[in-house]
Amino acid sequence: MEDEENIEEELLLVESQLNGLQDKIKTLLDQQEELYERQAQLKAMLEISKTSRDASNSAPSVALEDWSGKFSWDSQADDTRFNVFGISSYRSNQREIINSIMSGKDVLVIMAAGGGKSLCYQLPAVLRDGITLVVSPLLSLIQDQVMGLAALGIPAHMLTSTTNKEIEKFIYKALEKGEGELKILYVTPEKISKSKRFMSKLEKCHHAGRLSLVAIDEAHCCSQWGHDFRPDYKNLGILKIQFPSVPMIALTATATSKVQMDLIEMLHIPRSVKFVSTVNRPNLFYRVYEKSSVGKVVIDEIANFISESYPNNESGIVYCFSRKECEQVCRPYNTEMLSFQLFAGHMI
Ligand SMILES: Nc1ncnc2c1ncn2[C@@H]1O[C@H](COP(=O)(O)OP(=O)(O)OP(=O)(O)O)[C@@H](O)[C@H]1O
Repeated sequence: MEDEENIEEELLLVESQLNGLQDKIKTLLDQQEELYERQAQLKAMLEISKTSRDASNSAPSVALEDWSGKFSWDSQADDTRFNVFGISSYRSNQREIINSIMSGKDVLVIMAAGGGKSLCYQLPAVLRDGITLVVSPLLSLIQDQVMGLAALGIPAHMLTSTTNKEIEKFIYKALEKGEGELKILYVTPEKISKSKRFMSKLEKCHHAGRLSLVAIDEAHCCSQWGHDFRPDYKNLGILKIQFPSVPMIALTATATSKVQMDLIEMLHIPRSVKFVSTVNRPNLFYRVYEKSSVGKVVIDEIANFISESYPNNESGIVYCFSRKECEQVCRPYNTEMLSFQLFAGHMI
């Protein structure tokens, strides 16, 4: 009896020591994983730093290769452009940009608003095996893009604060295990800088060779010299450090030379091929009128201007400072000749 008690006592002691050891082993394994991760980051940083030194000692980053030549993916790209995107021909620089991305280069694109930047990464995203990650600053822009891609039959999703749990699970499975159909994943920059869980799934996706391209939309947001600096964009440099072999395309409509240099440095893409298209839009122009000091007269003038300039039932937009002003402009002019609809942040 006494023997049994002693054995039980010792058993409890051994079990408690084992539990203690297991905790220590888990802590050590976690430490080991963190160190491996840091080791990989440091090696990549060293590599990038050497490449960047070599690049600044040699040629500028502007394209020397002929990106409009023939490439093995030409016919597949033409087929996808026409049959998936419904676009009959490329606009200026689109083909060259797509070819350089398909060749595995990092690319910087400066192209006017509405110039067709999205196709430059969406088409390679469809052509390349795996998942393309797109970082974009605004939820509304992202929603718009995802809806547009879904309408074309391209499997695209967004992972943002508004994504429901089921879709989030689907996305994580696609990243981690390659399950389900996902070609293009949109995230906000906050996801990259704030979600360790997301970054770890992305790491697994990359490790399995399934991260095909990284696109940074509105890339000028990286630079404090730009007009729209977003602090979370500053952390996007981590993407090139973690995934040095994955091509990156950075796109913007406006970037001065200083902003361009800044974002090349911040995104760690010193050897990027740069494409600059004209930002001049001849169909857009300003005209300044002196306005009356009487509110009603101003509204009359707006209505007259619209009726005279656009007599054929065309559509246009009148911007006001407030919702109240929008109502003041709309109310008297919903006549047979003119029809105003109010838009104030949301449709009324
Ligand atoms: N080669 C093309 N031919 C005809 N239409 C095109 C072509 N490329 C793009 N488009 C269309 O032009 C429109 C604008 O394209 P997109 O939204 O990609 O512009 P963007 O450069 O991203 O503009 P923003 O800077 O405002 O986001 C879209 O409707 C797109 O389908």
